[in-house]
Amino acid sequence: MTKLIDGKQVAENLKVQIASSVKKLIALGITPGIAVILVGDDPASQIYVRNKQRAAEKLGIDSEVITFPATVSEEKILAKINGLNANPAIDAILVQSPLPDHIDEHHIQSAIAPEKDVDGFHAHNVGALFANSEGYYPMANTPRGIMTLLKEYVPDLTGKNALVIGRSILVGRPMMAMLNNANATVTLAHRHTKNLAQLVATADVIIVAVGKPHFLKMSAAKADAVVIDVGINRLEDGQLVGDVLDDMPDSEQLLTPVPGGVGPMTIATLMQTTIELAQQHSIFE
Ligand SMILES: Nc1nc(=O)c2c([nH]1)NC[C@@H]1CN(c3ccc(C(=O)N[C@@H](CCC(=O)O)C(=O)O)cc3)C=[N+]21
Repeated sequence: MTKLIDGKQVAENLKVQIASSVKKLIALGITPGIAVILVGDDPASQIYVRNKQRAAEKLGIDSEVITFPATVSEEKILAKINGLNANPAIDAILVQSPLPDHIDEHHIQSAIAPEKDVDGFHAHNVGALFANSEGYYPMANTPRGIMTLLKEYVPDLTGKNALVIGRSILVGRPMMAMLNNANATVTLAHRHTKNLAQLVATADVIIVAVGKPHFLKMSAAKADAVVIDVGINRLEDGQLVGDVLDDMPDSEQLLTPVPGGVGPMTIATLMQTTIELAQQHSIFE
């Protein structure tokens, strides 16, 4: 087998640290709180939101899920966000993606107060990340969780060739910035990229966030490549697979499994960001 990166275990370790930080906050009279807005009834989104809620509950973080039907108006969601922005019990606000087509996602995400923007989507926080600014600001949890995971397996990314495939606002773009801030040489590939096979063959670290089963074969990567599979694809038979096909059973390469790789790290990192926001709010109270 290609060696598997144990995202579940690293996430568990991170949650132990988070639980102790939550205890300290609660001793100070501060209970961290996250609000999740879920629009429509997409089954995958419901699973993720339930996972988030369960993780929060286990750690002693207050969580509130607000659900709207798919037909909800933008005004209704904005009014809810304004209420949460003003609510001192709420430290973190997350609007689950994707949103129905009639809703302007950017408009919604921008309405979240930057200091409660647990996804790091607000232009203020995106700008700070891309500028590698000093001080605290929230950043997207999936790429941040990947950085935590990479730290365990590739402690120093300086000068490494990092290839990010997929340029979404949720993963690819912030991933590019974080790898760049860690001194990797970053290439961001997407649907118009022409020499992908060549880029794959020379990359030390590959982050695949495309959303297509078997998009990348491990045999196309270097013998010592570290591959992070962000894909979550449900096949017709119900099987959950990533974007990567492991066709190199005896290689020394490293790969994150799906499930049990990036997913658990995303959830743990979301909790980490939530308590950091609560800490920030307690400092400035
Ligand atoms: N505003 C926003 N922020 C997000 O962070 C966000 C989002 N929208 N929309 C969708 C994506 C996806 N996402 C996942 C969270 C947990 C698992 C997870 O728990 N995965 C498990 C398996 C879950 C299963 O069985 O389906 C695993 O990989 O082991 C996966 C994916 C957060 N996202």
